[in-house]
Amino acid sequence: ELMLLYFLALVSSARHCKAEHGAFKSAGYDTVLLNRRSFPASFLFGTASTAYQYEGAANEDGRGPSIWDYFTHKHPGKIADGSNGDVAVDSYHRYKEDVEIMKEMGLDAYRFSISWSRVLPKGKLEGGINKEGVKYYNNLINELLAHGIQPFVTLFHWDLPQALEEEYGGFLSSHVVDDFRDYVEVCFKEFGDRVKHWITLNEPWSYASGGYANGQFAPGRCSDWQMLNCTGGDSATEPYIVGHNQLLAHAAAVKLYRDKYQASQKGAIGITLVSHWMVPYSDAKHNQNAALRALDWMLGWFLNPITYGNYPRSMCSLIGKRLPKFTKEQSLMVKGSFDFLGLNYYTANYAKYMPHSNALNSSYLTDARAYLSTERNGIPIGPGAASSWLYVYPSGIQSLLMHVKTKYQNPLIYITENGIDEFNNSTLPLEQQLADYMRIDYYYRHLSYLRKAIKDGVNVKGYFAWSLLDNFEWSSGYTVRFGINYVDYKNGLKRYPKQSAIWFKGFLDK
Ligand SMILES: N=C(Cc1ccccc1)N[C@@H]1O[C@H](CO[C@@H]2OC[C@@H](O)[C@H](O)[C@H]2O)[C@@H](O)[C@H](O)[C@H]1O
Repeated sequence: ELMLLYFLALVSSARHCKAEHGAFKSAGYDTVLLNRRSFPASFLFGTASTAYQYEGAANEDGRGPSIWDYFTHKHPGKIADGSNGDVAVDSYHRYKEDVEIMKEMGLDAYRFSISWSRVLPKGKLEGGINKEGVKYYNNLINELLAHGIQPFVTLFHWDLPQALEEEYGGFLSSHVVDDFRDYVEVCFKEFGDRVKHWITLNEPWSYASGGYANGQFAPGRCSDWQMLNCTGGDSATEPYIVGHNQLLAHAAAVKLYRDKYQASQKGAIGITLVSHWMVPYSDAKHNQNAALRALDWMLGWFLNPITYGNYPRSMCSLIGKRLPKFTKEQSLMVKGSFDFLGLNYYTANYAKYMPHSNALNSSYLTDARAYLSTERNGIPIGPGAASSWLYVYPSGIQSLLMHVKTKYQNPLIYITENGIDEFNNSTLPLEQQLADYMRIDYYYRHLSYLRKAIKDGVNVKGYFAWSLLDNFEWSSGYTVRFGINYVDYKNGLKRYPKQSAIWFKGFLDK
């Protein structure tokens, strides 16, 4: 009945949009000019999601608490609307309906994450495997495959089991490497016969900087002097320790997959990194260098080690002893530890040289001596979205991809997230809330620049839009909406296609 509702909404909107088609055409979003045939035949189009942001059922069927359960309940003030993912958009119970929506849109793949604490409620293998948790992910994977949709599975998307945070400080300790390895081995064993694309970590930059430099994300740590209402921490050292242990955990997972599972299961394994494109504030050399350092601090921090076995030279020289070192053996394990690179792109920043006075307390946030901004001489870098950090800068996806191609040996890439948000304005008439033409514009323009990058030889094999549905947006809670499909939080979490879903359906027509 829910599916029928969604389908009727889709058909009526499609009919409506036929009339509106002119609107798409005239506004230059014509899917005659740009559609899936504008890309290589085997190119994959998908949407992305995560366990904590979608599943809900936080205390159901044996799931244990993650640090995001703890963080949202203990520090609701850190979330814009004081909300949490206890229910989220209830995908734990509605995954069949969600897969139908993907099928109806003509999507080829679905990127989702596994909740570590739903599979291992105590975080450690010795704490026991939760059969109900394994069953849910088997059901989801089987539902996707039955509808001809490829699963891309992220093993860690920030929701560390709270038990490990309490036992040894989570990613602040190298103990996490063994527990992460044990956890991913359960996943390879249970799901690896059907999952052929594994992503170890999502955005180690966000986890390290959001969780340990500005305290915006769980576990909410940063230096006291920053007055950001943190629960303890040290922004000068902890982000780098957490970044280092994430790389070691990632490399251990890749080694395990390659040593024990890849030959028989024939899948591929990689990591997802995020970066803004960094535009020099002016042509002055010191601002151009600041932009390159800003790229090192956001992307090179992780992409240098997995490509070359060490951190960027800029980081080694400016951070000094505060930056952990790889042993020779670790360097060899981290170097080359990916079959593909997942890349998340949303926006761009201006970068300006920022002199560093020794009197200033050290922090990850200032070590790069680059001041980042979203405006120059009072003019924004692009149209603003709902999130304060997100400005529309479509050419940045091409620039970032060319940067990765030339500086990091032209790796195989999937764009694993790209998207834009509007404010949750549920007092507006529903039809108005579904009229997300700015999202069609965003996707049309980013896909156009992505196509240019592919023509310039960048080895991109797929693209995942963030996000299939509106969902729990971490520190923004439910105050912003990234979904191509709308979720009615006031009316049974019903799903409705936004105009961008209609447009995407046309774009994806085979
Ligand atoms: N959010 C990020 C990375 C980030 C973090 C802070 C500032 C800028 C960028 N990356 C992806 O963006 C998506 C959208 O980002 C949200 O946008 C609104 C913010 O206030 C919210 O906190 C952020 O997660 C997330 O839902 C995905 O889970 C995540 O992988």
